Amino acid sequence: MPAIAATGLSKSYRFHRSRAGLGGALIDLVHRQHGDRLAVNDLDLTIDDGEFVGLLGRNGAGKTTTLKMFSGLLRPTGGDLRVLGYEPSKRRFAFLREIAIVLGSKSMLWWDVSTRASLDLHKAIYDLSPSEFTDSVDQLVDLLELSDVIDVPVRQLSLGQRMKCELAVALVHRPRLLFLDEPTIGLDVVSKAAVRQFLRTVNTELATDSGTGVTVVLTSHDMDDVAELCRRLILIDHGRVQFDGTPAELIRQTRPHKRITLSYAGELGQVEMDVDRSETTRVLAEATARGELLDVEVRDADLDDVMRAVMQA
Ligand SMILES: Nc1ncnc2c1ncn2[C@@H]1O[C@H](COP(=O)(O)OP(=O)(O)OP(=O)(O)O)[C@@H](O)[C@H]1O
Repeated sequence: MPAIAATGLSKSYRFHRSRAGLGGALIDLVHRQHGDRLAVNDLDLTIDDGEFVGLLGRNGAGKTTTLKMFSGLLRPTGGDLRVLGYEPSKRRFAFLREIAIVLGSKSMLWWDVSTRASLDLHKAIYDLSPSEFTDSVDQLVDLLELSDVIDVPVRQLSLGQRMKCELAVALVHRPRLLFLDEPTIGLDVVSKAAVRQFLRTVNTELATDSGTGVTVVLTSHDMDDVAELCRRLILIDHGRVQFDGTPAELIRQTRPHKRITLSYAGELGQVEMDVDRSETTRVLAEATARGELLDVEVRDADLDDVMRAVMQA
């Protein structure tokens, strides 16, 4: 059984359409107009146990809505969705016990108390036995290096420390499936690296009942997160799957180019161009004849280049 199976999944939001001007606002008070916005449109996809999948797309593409339906926070308006065999929107305890969601822009922690207090609350919510709880907390404190911060009130933590605590609280009940929305937003490079390292461990090593590590679905606009973590990418556009494959396949399919950067002495300065692979040698030969070359860099397009091209298309 796949971890996630969606067929024809759709979600439309009903929104209030305002009339223009003061007169319009007054009419709105007695007679409201509504519109429907289709955020996810007939989405088909399957995610297997143990995968680390990146859900990508431009702002408003429907990623967060998809993630919220997967985790049961939103009810689909159409299609069929099974997550770990459950219908998420029913929000059964057995389902909630198996999943976790971390939203980079929203905190699950209580600001005025320590992370330990939030962990204790989760112990009660998920009805964890004392030994299960202690084992899990010890493992997370160790992996996330939390021993110095776990007893500090959350409001006194740095953003990076707080995100690690968010992850510890989200994972204390040992879920099989983790949904992450922009988990490294606002973090410095060192904190980002620590969070990514931890997420890799969660995916490959953390014990679950199915024995495959935690299945992770990530949305991020940070292409370094995506490149370092995701073995599979699903590109969403206007609520539909536009691409489904490995990062290397996406790069090949979207931009089969080399990026050449030439630094010339004098007026020519720096010149950047995208060149078809088969043309690289010819272009470099021509470039040397154009002026005095100080430096040449030839590189494959990376995920950042690819996503820029996809979003500008
Ligand atoms: N509560 C809501 N009511 C009405 N429309 C909404 C609501 N939430 C999202 N939308 C609309 O649904 C569409 C998809 O939004 P969603 O947040 O899923 O996109 P996203 O891909 O996560 O974008 P981002 O990268 O900016 O977070 C957008 O057009 C958005 O305006």
